[in-house]
Amino acid sequence: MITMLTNSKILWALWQVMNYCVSRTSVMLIIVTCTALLLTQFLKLVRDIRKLPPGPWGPPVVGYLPFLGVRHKTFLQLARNYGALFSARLGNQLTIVMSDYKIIREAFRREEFTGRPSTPLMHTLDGLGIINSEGRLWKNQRRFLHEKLREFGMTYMGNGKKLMEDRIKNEIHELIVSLHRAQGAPIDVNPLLALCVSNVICGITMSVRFSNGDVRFERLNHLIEEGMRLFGEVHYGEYIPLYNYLPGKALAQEKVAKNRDEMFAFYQTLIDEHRETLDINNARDLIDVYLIEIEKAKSEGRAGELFEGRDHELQLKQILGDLFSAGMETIKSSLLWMIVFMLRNPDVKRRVQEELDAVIGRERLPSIDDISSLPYTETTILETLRLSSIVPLATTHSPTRDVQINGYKIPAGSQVIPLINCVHMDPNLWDEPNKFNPSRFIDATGKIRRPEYFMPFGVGRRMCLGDVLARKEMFMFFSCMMHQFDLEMAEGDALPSLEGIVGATIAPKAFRVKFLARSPVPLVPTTLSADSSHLRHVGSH
Ligand code: HEM
Repeated sequence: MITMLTNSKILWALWQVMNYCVSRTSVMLIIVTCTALLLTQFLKLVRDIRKLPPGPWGPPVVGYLPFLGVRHKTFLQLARNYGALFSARLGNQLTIVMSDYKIIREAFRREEFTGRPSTPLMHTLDGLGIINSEGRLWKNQRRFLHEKLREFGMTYMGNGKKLMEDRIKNEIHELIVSLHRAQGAPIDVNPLLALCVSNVICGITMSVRFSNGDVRFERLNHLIEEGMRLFGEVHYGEYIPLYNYLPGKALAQEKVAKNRDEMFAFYQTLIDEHRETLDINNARDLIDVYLIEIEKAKSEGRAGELFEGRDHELQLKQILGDLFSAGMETIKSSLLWMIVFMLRNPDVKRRVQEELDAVIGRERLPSIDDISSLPYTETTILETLRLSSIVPLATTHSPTRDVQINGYKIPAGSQVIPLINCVHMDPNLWDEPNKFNPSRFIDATGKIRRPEYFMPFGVGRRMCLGDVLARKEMFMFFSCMMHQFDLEMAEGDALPSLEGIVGATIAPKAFRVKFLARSPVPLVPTTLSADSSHLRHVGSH
């Protein structure tokens, strides 16, 4: 009996020891497995990070976001520290910055780089229009707009060319007469340039011509300027989505959405009016072109496929908005920078005027056909585009799949930024890059040279759609202004700053300038043949 009891105790004790060992082993096993898993994940993370371009580190969650400051300037500094291809984590977004022109060219010619990033602000635009769309919608719209805008004169050849030039001449007429009216008093020329430049693009797209002092135009201009600022600013909610749920923090998106509604209401009125008077055999402008396309798709039973099934009128309204803002703000700001550089570089100004007087004379105004005979005037425009780099970060691209560039991984969905201001200020490419020197664009034979590292309109598949119009407009406005007026600072005013107002574009800060007539009577363009009878004057009542 005693032996039996002793045996069962021993067995019990043995059982306990076994249990203890097994549970210890299980716990150990779990700990070892978890550690191994964590280690593997950590090593994978390290390996993934090592595949990315080098770049600065930042605290978890926010990453480099708190140190971003003015983006194009901070990126320029980081490019100097980390090289031509660097990466930075900003909240939940991985940002890749390219500042070598060869890398930018190589990347942006590839189909994969035509995507757009997915951020809350981009979502407010629903991926519509041309600037923010991607995939098939973007591809088809880009092809369509290219073809149609050529017909309306955004080309160097063909019938549309004359139409466009006459449209620009109409606005130059308005500009010259208004500047003469100021009688040399110091003025802020920004609103007048905004009006004239807007009338060119709004004429092509909507047959709209605003008059000087239009309250409606002032409001639209304000909305566009505000939109440029909102899209250029850094918003935490773009990188840390939870931030947008804090009270009062989703302001940027709310403002963008509200402004868009207001602009869309204006476009809707015009679309309705166009529909009432539509002649499907005679498109007057881009609205008509789209309405005809929509009618055609309906009659052929493919309305559901048009614009990849997106709402037809919303797409048209976003296209009008994209072209109005991209076509106005950029050209107006470039013209303002030209004036700033002329005030700061009187020798260049004098040379431009001497060239204009020698080649054109004082009896007529310059026209597009004179471009090749006015190399110094033209290169003054190019030098302004280089030094101002008004779209320093171009538009943000996002690869549609993982891509290898220079041995580094550029992951799908990351934000890819071409740092145009860095390319334009690279001392290895440009002699004394900070100096305003138009002659750098003239070769030994006296011909204009545009090096491949000069890229104010971006490069590749998503390069600027309006570069032809922009070049023509800038040449016409600048050469006519310089032909007709001398520019002087107002007494007591400091020279206009080279520090711009930072938004999606860099615009000069407000300044005043005196336009002193170089001829007693204003010269106006001779061929005012553009048929402006259908242009609708809006907002004057
Ligand atoms: C001085 C004048 C201008 C400059 C410096 C300029 C510059 C640029 C730049 C840098 C881009 C982005 C390219 C990229 O991200 O790869 C762009 C895109 C664009 N620009 Fe311009 N631009 C100017 C005038 C215009 C005008 C007059 C129009 C319209 C008529 C226009 C319409 C567009 C559009 C629609 C896009 C987006 C293209 C796309 O996403 O496929 N731009 N522009």
